Amino acid sequence: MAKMYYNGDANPAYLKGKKVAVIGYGSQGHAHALNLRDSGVEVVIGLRKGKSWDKAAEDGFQVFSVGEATAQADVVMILLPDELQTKVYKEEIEPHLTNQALMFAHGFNVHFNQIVPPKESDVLLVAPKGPGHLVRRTYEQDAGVPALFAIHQDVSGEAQELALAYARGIGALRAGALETTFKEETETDLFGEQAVLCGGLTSLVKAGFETLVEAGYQPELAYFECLHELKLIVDLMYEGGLEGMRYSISDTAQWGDFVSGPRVVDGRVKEEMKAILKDIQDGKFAKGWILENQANRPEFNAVNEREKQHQIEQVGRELRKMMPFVNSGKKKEAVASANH
Ligand SMILES: NC(=O)C1=CN([C@@H]2O[C@H](COP(=O)(O)OP(=O)(O)OC[C@H]3O[C@@H](n4cnc5c(N)ncnc54)[C@H](OP(=O)(O)O)[C@@H]3O)[C@@H](O)[C@H]2O)C=CC1
Ligand SMILES: CC[C@](O)(C(C)=O)C(=O)O
Ligand SMILES: [Mg+2]
Ligand SMILES: [Mg+2]
Repeated sequence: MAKMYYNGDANPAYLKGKKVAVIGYGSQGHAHALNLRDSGVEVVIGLRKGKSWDKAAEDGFQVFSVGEATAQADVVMILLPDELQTKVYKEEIEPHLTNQALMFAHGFNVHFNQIVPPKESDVLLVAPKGPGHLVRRTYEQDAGVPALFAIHQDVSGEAQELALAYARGIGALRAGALETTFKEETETDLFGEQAVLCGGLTSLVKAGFETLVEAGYQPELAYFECLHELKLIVDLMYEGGLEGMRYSISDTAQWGDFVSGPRVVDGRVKEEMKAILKDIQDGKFAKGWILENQANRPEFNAVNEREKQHQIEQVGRELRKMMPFVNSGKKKEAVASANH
């Protein structure tokens, strides 16, 4: 079993007297900044003027330009969108680096050589294995989201101590962290979000919904069956793994799981997953994403618009209006997201 790190393995005093500049105040940025502050760490925010700037100021942070925040910090955590990091780093962070530690929550730009950090800096990542809004919400519930940490450069000899103190500060060590490399974090994170967590899941849900609706069943029923109930099933898996979920479902459902699951996710699907992983490993996916951004995202924007019009979204929007409790735990996040 991999070595897991928990609260007792970190020295929170390591960040005492140090200033952390969190660059970006979006999904991860706001969660890291608020959690670190609640853990007693001094945090400033680096941003451009705009909605995030106003939000961070409303939350009581001192907000500076990216350059000013970088220049005054001991630790710089880059929580900008991956596709914008290279430009902002080159123009606004790099000129202000002396020997600050440079941190990331995803290894994409370092691993794919879009950012080449100076030799004088410690370079590390602490990557929560969950969405930023849940990093904040679980912290407030005295829980946490697990994380990976990796050391790319250890100039000070203290990079691991920093990684663990930081991971503890954002609440990740309540759940556990394990050490990895930038390469392993980048490739597995991209694979997970594409094949399982986001791409695989949304395609599975839409295919199930469309199959029922095309067969003449009511769209509202199909929404409850294929999307709404998914959370309830996944919650059971989160709590007790596959076995824990199967304990709560009927034996009829479990038998259907055994005989039909492998028909849905068959050998062809796994072959495709391997092809997706290869595109990630050899840089093909990264190159495509970088080029898509350089062309101002024509395909991203077109698909995004099309997806919002899907019948499952239209039906869901109406049904959720009658279920205010569905949103009750995340009112603050919803407001924050609406502001982005
Ligand atoms: N989303 C997640 O839960 C996870 C993300 N990560 C990683 O964390 C990093 C951040 O991602 P995420 O939190 O999703 O990003 P978001 O898109 O949610 O937030 C980006 C933030 O950067 C700010 N920003 C954008 N452009 C600039 C700029 N030119 N100058 C200054 N600030 C700018 C935005 O402010 P504005 O309001 O002005 O646009 C916003 O505050 C990425 O590396 C990602 O891979 C890792 C794990 C999970
Ligand atoms: C699953 C998507 C993710 O990797 C994440 C929330 O962990 C991301 O990049 O947002
Ligand atoms: Mg991830
Ligand atoms: Mg990711």
